[in-house]
Amino acid sequence: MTTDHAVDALMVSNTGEAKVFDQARAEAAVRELLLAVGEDPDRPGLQRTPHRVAKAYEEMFAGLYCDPDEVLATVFDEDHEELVLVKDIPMYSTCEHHLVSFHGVAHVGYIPGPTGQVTGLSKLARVVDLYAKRPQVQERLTSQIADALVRKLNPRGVIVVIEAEHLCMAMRGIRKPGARTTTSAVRGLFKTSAVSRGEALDLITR
Ligand SMILES: Nc1nc2c(ncn2[C@@H]2O[C@H](COP(=O)(O)OP(=O)(O)OP(=O)(O)O)[C@@H](O)[C@H]2O)c(=O)[nH]1
Ligand SMILES: [Zn+2]
Repeated sequence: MTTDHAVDALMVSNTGEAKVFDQARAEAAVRELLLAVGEDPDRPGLQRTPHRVAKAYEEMFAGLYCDPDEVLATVFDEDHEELVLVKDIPMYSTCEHHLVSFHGVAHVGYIPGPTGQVTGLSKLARVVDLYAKRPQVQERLTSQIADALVRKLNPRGVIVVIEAEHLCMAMRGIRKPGARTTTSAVRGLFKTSAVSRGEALDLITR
């Protein structure tokens, strides 16, 4: 399995320079795709489509160019030793197999470490966004969010649950719209203590 570190290394090219989105290359690729499906990319309705699609992909994959540690840089002492849980964070990601959306909600919880350090609540949603905006599979997305929180907050425990519908299973292929996939990643106390895990899952599913 690809490690979190290896995936973050995608932000840096072979020459060590930070990767940036190549708008011209993306536009040319979309134009090629339109030609490949038998369309005329020069007809009026499609003339600006390569530009629009490239911009859309830049947004959908913006998480390739962001550093998760920077997103989680805001940490403050709050002397809080109980669960912090943000539920129902809307999540849109892109299946790396078919490049179509999988989307749903993420629930992110953690118990601060002995030093009582917490991060801003919005940062939990930002970390979800950052990893969602990459070519993904749901299992890796779930683990990466959990591991980023472990790395930055040194918490007693982390729990991440994602519920999503995959359009590659709905609009094509097996065609099962409405089928939902749930993945979880538990770290620390949520892994070792069934009681802690049960309490968090109870709050998440309530
Ligand atoms: N585990 C996992 N599988 C995923 C995810 N997103 C898409 N897939 C699956 O990836 C698999 C790719 O299978 P392939 O046989 O290589 O591709 P395919 O012929 O397009 O497969 P079908 O979707 O069954 O038509 C499919 O079973 C998808 O449902 C994900 O986030 N996690
Ligand atoms: Zn897919």
